[in-house]
Amino acid sequence: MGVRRARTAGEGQRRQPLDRARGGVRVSALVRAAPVATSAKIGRTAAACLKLEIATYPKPGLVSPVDSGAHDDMDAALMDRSADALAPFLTALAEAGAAGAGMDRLRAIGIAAEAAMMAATGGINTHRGAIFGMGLLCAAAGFRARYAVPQTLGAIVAHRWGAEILRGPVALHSHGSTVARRHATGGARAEAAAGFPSLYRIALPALIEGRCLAAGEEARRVHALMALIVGVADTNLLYRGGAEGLAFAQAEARAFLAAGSVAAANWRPRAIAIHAAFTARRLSPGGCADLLAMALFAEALAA
Ligand SMILES: CC(C)(COP(=O)(O)OP(=O)(O)OC[C@H]1O[C@@H](n2cnc3c(N)ncnc32)[C@H](O[C@H]2O[C@H](COP(=O)(O)OP(=O)(O)OP(=O)(O)O)[C@@H](O)[C@H]2O)[C@@H]1O)[C@@H](O)C(=O)NCCC(=O)NCCS
Ligand SMILES: Nc1ncnc2[nH]cnc12
Repeated sequence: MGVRRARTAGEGQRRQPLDRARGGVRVSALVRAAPVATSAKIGRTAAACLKLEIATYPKPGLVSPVDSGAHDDMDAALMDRSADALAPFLTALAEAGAAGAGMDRLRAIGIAAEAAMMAATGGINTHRGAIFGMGLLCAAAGFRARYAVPQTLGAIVAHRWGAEILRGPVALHSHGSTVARRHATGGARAEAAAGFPSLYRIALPALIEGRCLAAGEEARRVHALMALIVGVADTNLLYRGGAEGLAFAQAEARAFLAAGSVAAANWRPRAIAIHAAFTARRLSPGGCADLLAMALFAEALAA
């Protein structure tokens, strides 16, 4: 099967392993209390987190139940259908992770999930990046539930599949690969191979900080999304707006945070104005939206 039977959780706690995805910070405390989740529960939780991201408003340029932002080919109902269609594949990825699958097997399930997404949406790319990132986290969650390894999901992805992710096939003409050539960014692949640093260093801390800044779950999700926009080279922003579009998006999100973020009395109208500014420029940080959903998932599974 290619995996060694893991130490017991107790043994893992004594070892306190270093986690490269967090730059050498000891993180076993984060996962010590991780509940053992079944594959079905992992898949359901992942799909619910995709839907929680969709339901969040205001989000700069992105689709929500209020409007379609910078998108003329999708709305929240379509995205919800996409998330529902993905749930069984996310469960299958968790099962594959628990069975010790290699990257080839995960890739095959991911490609089948992309086909199911296209069938559910009439050919619209709603969640390709999310299938990839959330799919890998589900596989890691399945592996962790089965082998009780005291590591974050991101560290498991990096250690088990990171090298293969970087060696894997690269589509010549995807938006991501076009942008990677033009702007020398690693995009979704580099993020995953490194164990999702944006998720652990930006999104999860921002979700915690957001809870202190404001009462309300939606507000802390908006705070985390703004923090992600500042820190991530989102290939969707680069594809639609070039380096200038990315710089504009990051400056807007940075100004929102500097003005007190969701602790400011007028945070909601400010965030709506930023959403309108992105929409007017056709800018949409789809990669950051995926990372927000993934952070909610990691948080639900105790990182
Ligand atoms: C590895 C793949 C993800 C392919 O990646 P590639 O780099 O070749 O490019 P894209 O096909 O362009 O997809 C990358 C998507 O990843 C998200 N993303 C962007 N930046 C980042 C980042 N820095 N870190 C993490 N993730 C990032 C983003 O996905 C979201 O946005 C999409 C919707 O945006 P939209 O504006 O509508 O874009 P389009 O419809 O494409 O274009 P226009 O509307 O502008 O015309 C949506 O997908 C969101 O999820 C990027 O789009 C992967 O596809 C792959 O290899 N798959 C094979 C299966 C596999 O290996 N699976 C592994 C196990 S599950
Ligand atoms: N809410 C959203 N709007 C547009 N693209 C997305 N990609 C992932 N979530 C998205």
